[in-house]
Amino acid sequence: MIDNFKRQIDYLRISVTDRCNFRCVYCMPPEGVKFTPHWEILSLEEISRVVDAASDIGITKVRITGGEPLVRKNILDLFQYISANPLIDDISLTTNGVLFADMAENLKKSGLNRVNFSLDSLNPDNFRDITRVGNFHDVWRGINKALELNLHPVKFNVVAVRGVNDQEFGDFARLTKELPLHIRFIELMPIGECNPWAEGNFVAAAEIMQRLQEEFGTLETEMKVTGSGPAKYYRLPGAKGTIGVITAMSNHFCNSCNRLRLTANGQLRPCLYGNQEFDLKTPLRSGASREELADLIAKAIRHKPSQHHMEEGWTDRRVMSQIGG
Ligand SMILES: Nc1nc2c(ncn2[C@@H]2O[C@H](COP(=O)(O)OP(=O)(O)OP(=O)(O)O)[C@@H](O)[C@H]2O)c(=O)[nH]1
Ligand SMILES: C[S@@+](CC[C@H](N)C(=O)[O-])C[C@H]1O[C@@H](n2cnc3c(N)ncnc32)[C@H](O)[C@@H]1O
Ligand code: SF4
Ligand code: SF4
Repeated sequence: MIDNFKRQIDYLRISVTDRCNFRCVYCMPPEGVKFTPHWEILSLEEISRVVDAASDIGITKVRITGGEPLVRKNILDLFQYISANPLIDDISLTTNGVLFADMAENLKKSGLNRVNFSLDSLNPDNFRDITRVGNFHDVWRGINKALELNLHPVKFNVVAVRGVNDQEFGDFARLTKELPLHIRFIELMPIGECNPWAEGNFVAAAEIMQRLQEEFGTLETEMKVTGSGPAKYYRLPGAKGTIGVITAMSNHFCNSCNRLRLTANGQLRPCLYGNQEFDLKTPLRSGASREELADLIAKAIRHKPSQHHMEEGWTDRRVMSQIGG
């Protein structure tokens, strides 16, 4: 469906849980956040009904995210259900990767097409510090499994944080020479836990690119990485993989925004950074038909704002894992 600003909305990001087995410093406080009670979280069957209705009005790409999506019980059932819908042609996953290796084959069999791993450091000690609990080697095993199973393109999300991982930009870039990995550096957004310190630790994509060019020379612009997101891609000469930047702050990509979000508690969010949400849980639980759900989704699309105003500050107290990153 086309929205009021002539953008084609064909991408639904679904947060299947607000729970997570990591506590990344920019995303969650050490003690975690208060999780939504079980009964307020959409069941997998309810999520499936939303996907069916959304597919009727032009959603063709679905990303499963969270919280950490792989901690959700019976998550394979959701992949199986969505992949049986012939209108959906791309099912992807955003994960911290720690549980991925052991689930990878079943995820692929259940319909997963490709996977984005969040990995902010290649140094196991630094990785532990950033995630507070994560074991780098478990994630690396998951990444190798994704490559082995051809879950291409395999992408990394690296949130750039000054003094935390900016000394590793070159190491990430070097990885792309030998491995078909697509490393995306993400500008830190002043959301949730990182809100108070985001400004001082922010690294703009332009600085990242400049530092990479100083180290590696001019990077070639790359056009062809499969995906629905806003990353811009480059390649080191002869490299198997690519390097991307997601300029969420310095050069927002709202004019080509193509997405809607479904939060774990059944709210449809036209914009990551907006305050507006459309309740789908109540209609889902009071017998709304597929057509009625599709009408509600179309209404949310009509309310998509033209762009975000993140630079004016974040008033929502929730963190990324609660909204659905
Ligand atoms: N401003 C903004 N940033 C977003 C939005 N969606 C994702 N991001 C940022 O982009 C990062 C990468 O998102 P992913 O979940 O890997 O998905 P993607 O890049 O959309 O996916 P593909 O390009 O299809 O692989 C997230 O961690 C966010 O920081 C959005 O709607 N608005
Ligand atoms: C919220 S997580 C959910 C999925 C999964 N747990 C993971 O980490 O991939 C999705 C993405 O949001 C990113 N993220 C979280 N907080 C962020 C922030 N304040 N600024 C930029 N990206 C952020 C994470 O790095 C991750 O790539
Ligand atoms: S970024 Fe992902 S893995 Fe890290 S705490 Fe947030 S939800 Fe968990
Ligand atoms: S901030 Fe809102 S309008 Fe901009 S790209 Fe993200 S979801 Fe789309």
